[in-house]
Amino acid sequence: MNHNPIYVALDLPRLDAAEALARRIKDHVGGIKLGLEFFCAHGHHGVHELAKVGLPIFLDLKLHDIPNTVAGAMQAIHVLQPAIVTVHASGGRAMLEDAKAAAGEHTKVVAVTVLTSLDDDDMSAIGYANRASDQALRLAELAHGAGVDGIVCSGHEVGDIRRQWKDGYFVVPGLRPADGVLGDQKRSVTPRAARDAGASVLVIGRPITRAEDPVAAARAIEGTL
Ligand SMILES: O=c1ccn([C@@H]2O[C@H](COP(=O)(O)O)[C@@H](O)[C@H]2O)c(=O)[nH]1
Repeated sequence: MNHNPIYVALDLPRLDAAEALARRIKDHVGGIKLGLEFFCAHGHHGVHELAKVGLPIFLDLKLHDIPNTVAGAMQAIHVLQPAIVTVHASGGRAMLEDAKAAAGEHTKVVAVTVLTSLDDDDMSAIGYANRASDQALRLAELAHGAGVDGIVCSGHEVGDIRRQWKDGYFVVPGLRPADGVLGDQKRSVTPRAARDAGASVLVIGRPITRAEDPVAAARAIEGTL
């Protein structure tokens, strides 16, 4: 891998703080991930402002609705020219197909399989018979068949999915350095383990954004890859 695969998750409530942090760490990450917290607070304006930093923008909106609605949302964000957008694989094949058809030519559509904050106990509480890793594999197959560019999964299953979908684009969040605090993440590996297993993009938020020295934290993680 010859480019920096780290996308920093800027889950910060304030636009000025997010922009300032992005500028400080821009030499140690490969892209910026903006999620629901940021988009609900700052919308298109916020994305335009962060785009000025000069890194690719990943819009982690996790769209999940009927096909027509998701396609409309994809068209509405077209103007922002995101490098990556997320939808939920469990929205079904037609939704995934329509999301991909509505996306801009340069936007990768990746389907979230099983959130990294869920473990096997959560799966049964939700009503899934499968273990988290089996469900992630099943949804990855669905996403592959629907023609999207890749999936979001944990570092626990990315290796198995990579063996079956060789040219897929795989986003892995929930990553923690070896001594990192898990917080709400339950299916976590180190950034290096995820990269070695076949991740295309490494999403890292709090280990960088909440570090005492975010530049040093980003640089240290980059150095492990
Ligand atoms: O399964 C998923 C899908 C998305 N995310 C997002 O990634 C970041 C992780 O942030 P950390 O602070 O490094 O835990 C966050 O924006 C999530 O919305 C995920 O964690 N798991």
